[in-house]
Amino acid sequence: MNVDIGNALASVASPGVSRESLERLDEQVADAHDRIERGMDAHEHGYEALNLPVRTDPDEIRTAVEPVSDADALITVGIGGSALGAATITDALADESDTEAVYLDNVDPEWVSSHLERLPLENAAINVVSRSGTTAETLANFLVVREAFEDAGVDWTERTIVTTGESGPLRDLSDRHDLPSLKVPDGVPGRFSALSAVGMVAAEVCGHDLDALLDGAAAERETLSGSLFDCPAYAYGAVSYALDQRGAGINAMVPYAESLETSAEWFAQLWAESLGKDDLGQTPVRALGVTDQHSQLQLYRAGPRDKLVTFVSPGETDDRPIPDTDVDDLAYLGDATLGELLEAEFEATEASLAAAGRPNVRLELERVDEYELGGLLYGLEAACVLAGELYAVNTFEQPAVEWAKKATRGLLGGGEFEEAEAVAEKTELRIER
Ligand SMILES: O=P(O)(O)OC[C@H]1O[C@H](O)[C@H](O)[C@@H](O)[C@@H]1O
Repeated sequence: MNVDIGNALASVASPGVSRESLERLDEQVADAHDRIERGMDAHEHGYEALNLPVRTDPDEIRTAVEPVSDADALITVGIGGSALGAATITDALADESDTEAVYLDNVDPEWVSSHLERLPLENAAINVVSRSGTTAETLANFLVVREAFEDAGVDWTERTIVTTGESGPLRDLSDRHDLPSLKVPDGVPGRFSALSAVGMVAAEVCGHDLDALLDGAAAERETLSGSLFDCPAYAYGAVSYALDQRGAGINAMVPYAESLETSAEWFAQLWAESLGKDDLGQTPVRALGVTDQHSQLQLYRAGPRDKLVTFVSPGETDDRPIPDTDVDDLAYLGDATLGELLEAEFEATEASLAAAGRPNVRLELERVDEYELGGLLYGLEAACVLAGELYAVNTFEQPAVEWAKKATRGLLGGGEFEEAEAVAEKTELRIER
């Protein structure tokens, strides 16, 4: 990916970052890069994620997927990092695939049932993904999906792939039924695992090019260097951090392509769960261009000066002409295409924010294909690791998510947890209709 940080400079925006500040910050980037490189070389927890482009074995994934490579539908059962990376890839490339990829990453009963009732289970595959193998939502959904396959008279053991850790309930299940299984890579937190089996089994079932995904990521990995001025990923991570330090505590991720909408969801977990610690961290907002020009742009342009807007330009796309019209006021559209309209709106919105002194950054893809997606995923991961070094937080853990898990387990009779008792002690002030 290429990055244009021009509209984040203090000469354009407030908050903004002066060139002098960037030069000073670059010294911290150099130190951070040394730390990152040491972590990568030593295969340290978390930093190991940045080695995936040269560690993930696509042949291993292809072999595991072989028994279900003919699936008309793929049901991925996972949540958070065990679903969003895969969904980013298959949603971005859905037009290139004959396989419908569905992600059950919520336990909304009506939603789960509606998918299971409409999908062709006899020609579907199940992709169960969980690093821990103990995530309640994933295990609950797997049990429901398995039952649906059994009720449909489909042998789920012939249609299931498991990606999990060395041990745990899913590993036991895989061993017990001799299921095709892959290992979640050691030292790679879920939100950083898109470029491993965690994110790539679904891509393979859907017929996408794993080698190109990894090649694009590897090319991005080659850009990691000791200066933000030589590394797009570090430039993005450093400018995001610097703007947050100057009051832009919110980062709206706005891809200008429907195919990239899910990438904003993936980014939200990556950024929030990695940087949201010790009362620090920049709040990611999921948005979509051009659509959210008509819903959020008013706030971005005239609300509090507390936001960075990150535009993602998809590059080359297929296009479609806008037919001529006899409506005078709209005649100008008839000479254009939808792609030209989208591009004009993107550039106009970017300029609109700059004109109002609102910081924004542009991430640019050549096009939305496997190579460019690999580069985007890797680039944002590297940006996040760098930002974590600059914030001096523990980028790779997420202890704050455990409280609610314990409360949930206690509420369901899964053990004695004081967190569950706290639920019953909720302070109420009810205003009822
Ligand atoms: O892969 P799993 O162990 O099932 O975890 C799935 C997700 O849930 C955890 O609670 C964390 O919030 C995420 O970082 C993780 O990706």
